[in-house]
Amino acid sequence: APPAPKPTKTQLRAVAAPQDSYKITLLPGDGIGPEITTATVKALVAAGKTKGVTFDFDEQLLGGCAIDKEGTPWPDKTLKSCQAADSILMAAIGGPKWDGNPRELRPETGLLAMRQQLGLFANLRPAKAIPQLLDASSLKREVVEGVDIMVVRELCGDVYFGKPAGIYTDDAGVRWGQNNMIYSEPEIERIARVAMDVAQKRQGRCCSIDKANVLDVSQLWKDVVIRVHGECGQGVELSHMYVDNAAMQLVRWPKQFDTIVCGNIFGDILSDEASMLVGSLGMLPSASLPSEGPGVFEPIHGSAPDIAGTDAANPLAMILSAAMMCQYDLLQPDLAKLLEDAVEAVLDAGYRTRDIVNEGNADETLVGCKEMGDLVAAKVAELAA
Ligand SMILES: NC(=O)c1ccc[n+]([C@@H]2O[C@H](COP(=O)([O-])OP(=O)(O)OC[C@H]3O[C@@H](n4cnc5c(N)ncnc54)[C@H](O)[C@@H]3O)[C@@H](O)[C@H]2O)c1
Ligand SMILES: CC(C)[C@H](C(=O)O)[C@@H](O)C(=O)O
Ligand SMILES: [Mg+2]
Repeated sequence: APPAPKPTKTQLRAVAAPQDSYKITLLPGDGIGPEITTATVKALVAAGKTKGVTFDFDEQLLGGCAIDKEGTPWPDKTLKSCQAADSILMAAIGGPKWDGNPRELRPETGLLAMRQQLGLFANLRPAKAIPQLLDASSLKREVVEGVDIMVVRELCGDVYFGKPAGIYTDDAGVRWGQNNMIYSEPEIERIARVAMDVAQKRQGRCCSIDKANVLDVSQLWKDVVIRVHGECGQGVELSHMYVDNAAMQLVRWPKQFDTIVCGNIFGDILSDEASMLVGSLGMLPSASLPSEGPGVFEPIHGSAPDIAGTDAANPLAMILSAAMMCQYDLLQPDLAKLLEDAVEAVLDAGYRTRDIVNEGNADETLVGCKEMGDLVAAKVAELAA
């Protein structure tokens, strides 16, 4: 049986009160990771400066770069730095260079180990339409305008962690692969509590996503969500949807959703889908929160090996992740707002990275990753002046 975590309350702070200085573990990772990290640090430092807040960054290895330098995707030194930090800011890991490695020597294994060892069970992935980017979405303007969804994704369980797992060979020499979708009641309960809390602070609607028509683990999920809703979901209207339908409804009429709560794998897939409501995977931030201790703040996208090293990456998802860090871990909502306002102002001024540009629109200026970071940093200073 999987470990049975205790049900937890949702709020979940790394520091007890706002500080003048913060220890941040920085995990640039692989692919476009280092590029978007440089841009994000620039914007974050500029924001801090406006309020006399400083950051003491401790850059550490995670993922493929850690495999190359330390022989493991999740070095002990990185864990220790994370445990000693006020918060953790991550870019992305992975790439084709390591895809042929055995499982324990793959970058993704490092990321999963980090999530489990730091207890990052609550992954908040907001997908909010940005008025300036309505035409960047592949969907019609009237479908995406006003979309405001929070995906609450469970991050420490499910088919990602179910044991046993592996590729095996039977007596006849036939190979088979196995992963198990497992959720214990306490694991479902603690994420359901977070979802109720999140929904109560939003529009009060929570849709729980499952595949209870087929999967026993999903039936348990649904039963526990209903119980938790009864216990602590005052004011929340709870609904349920099968994941296949949810994938369709997200592009048919996304405005029906407010808060979505789901297991690890469904949340992984649905949040990438939801990014297209906003216009690009390069726009979606996330917060991965434990019941206590520092959280990890990271874009939902990966290391984008196809554009790594070309200065074409969009750093805004990571900059917005830094804003979530300011809000959730550092207790600096003003800094979060400043970063978000600066991103909006830069988009207002027409600056676009390649993933969100509408070619042929004379009001838009194509910029690279570095320039986008510089523009946000400059706008932060300008807005605060
Ligand atoms: N949290 C993470 O670190 C994370 C998340 C997802 C995937 N990955 C890893 O990343 C690697 C590549 O995976 P993938 O290609 O399936 O997914 P990906 O998210 O890296 O890229 C998917 C597509 O989106 C584009 N894209 C992603 N982020 C972008 C950005 N900021 N700006 C502009 N375009 C962007 C990419 O160019 C690519 O075309 C794999 O090794 C995967 O395991 C890591
Ligand atoms: C890289 C991978 C392990 C990861 C996940 O599946 O959780 C990624 O896709 C994400 O969404 O953060
Ligand atoms: Mg993903």
